[in-house]
Amino acid sequence: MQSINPLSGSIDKSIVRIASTPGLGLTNHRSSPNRLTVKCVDSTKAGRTRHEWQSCCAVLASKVASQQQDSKKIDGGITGVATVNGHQTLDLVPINGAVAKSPFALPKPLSISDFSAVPLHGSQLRVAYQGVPGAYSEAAAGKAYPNCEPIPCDQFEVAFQAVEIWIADRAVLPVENSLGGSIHRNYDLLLRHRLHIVGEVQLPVHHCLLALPGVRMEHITRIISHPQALSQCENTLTKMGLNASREAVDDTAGAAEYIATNNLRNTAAIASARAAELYGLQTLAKGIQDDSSNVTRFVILSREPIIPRMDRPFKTSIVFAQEKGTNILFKVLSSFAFRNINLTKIESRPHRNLPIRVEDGGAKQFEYLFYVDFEASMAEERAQNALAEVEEFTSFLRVLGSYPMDMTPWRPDMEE
Ligand SMILES: O=C(O)C(=O)C[C@]1(C(=O)O)C=C[C@@H](O)C=C1
Repeated sequence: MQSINPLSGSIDKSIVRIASTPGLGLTNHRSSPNRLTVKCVDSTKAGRTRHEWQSCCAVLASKVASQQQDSKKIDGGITGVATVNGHQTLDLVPINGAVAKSPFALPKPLSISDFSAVPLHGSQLRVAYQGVPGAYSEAAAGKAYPNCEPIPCDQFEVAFQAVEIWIADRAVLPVENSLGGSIHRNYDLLLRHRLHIVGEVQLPVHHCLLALPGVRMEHITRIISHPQALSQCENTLTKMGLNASREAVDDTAGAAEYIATNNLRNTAAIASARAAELYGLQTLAKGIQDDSSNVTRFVILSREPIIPRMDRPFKTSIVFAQEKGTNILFKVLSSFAFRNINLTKIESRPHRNLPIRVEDGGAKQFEYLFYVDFEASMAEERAQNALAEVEEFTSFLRVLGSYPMDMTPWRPDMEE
């Protein structure tokens, strides 16, 4: 029987498709040209191999360095070191035509077109999250690492890559919400990237309806937010009787910023109280999530796994594809049940390498990847034995991470 390395957890039998690496790049903030952000660009323009990617980074880094010189001249010698929440951010200079529209001195999200330079940073842990300042993900990063330097990214994929290329040390990304369910994109990305889950954060999420100062509820014809936030408030919004269309945007705080920047008097955003403060919006309604105990679970990702321990409650996350056969899923799950290991989550996603299997009679079966979280540490013999057994029924198995459970006592009034 093949042994399982509790650190790498790697007992892959099949090759999982790795998505082509899209391009990344560093850019400046719209309103604050000295600040770094990372965002996504057309992947076809980016190098696809590691080598191409590193060359691309080096070229952009030298551009950034020369632009930093120019920026210092413009600033009259001021170094242009920016801060978010009092923390130093990655500071870069404007790239041509930077729009100085937004009045908010906050970093614009990282984007693939922006990744270029080894960031200037001190000893603070740099934590990538998706969204802009004021997003719940930023709060989750702060809960995980209270003194960290949060790094906003415009897409989940960018946050993964920020860690992979050392622009960030960790990424904190949402995987599920108690009302809205799973964030499938991140499940898919966990498999495409080789980062390890080293922790989890459960964040109570209290949504507010925000609008420009002076705007009244009856002026609102459009509500914008992250799709998860829209879904978490669906019933409450219906009960409020607002005659407003709903539109999905990249993140909650980004919705607030958009309203403020564009002076939209007919639009409201679902976002956090902190987003209201940051973007100068008023709160039309508070606590509009459909359930007061609304919680989003985030995973913390790192380049290296942590050493699993047994002196505190641990959770382990795995992903597998089942071998052809009958009752395979039942057998896999029984491996945990027989050892009294509690499962906390099971999620299935299309097996994109092999989406359909045609049976002998011609019937087409959909193929899935199963993600399972269970309450045990990979340091425990029962977990190792369970996985050794699971391996017998699976064509592919990967341990995504074994990490301490978030045991923070929960209070409904605990806002992000
Ligand atoms: O838009 C944000 O503020 C986020 O941090 C994203 C996100 C999510 O993806 O689920 C995080 C927490 C809430 O559940 C709503 C949105």
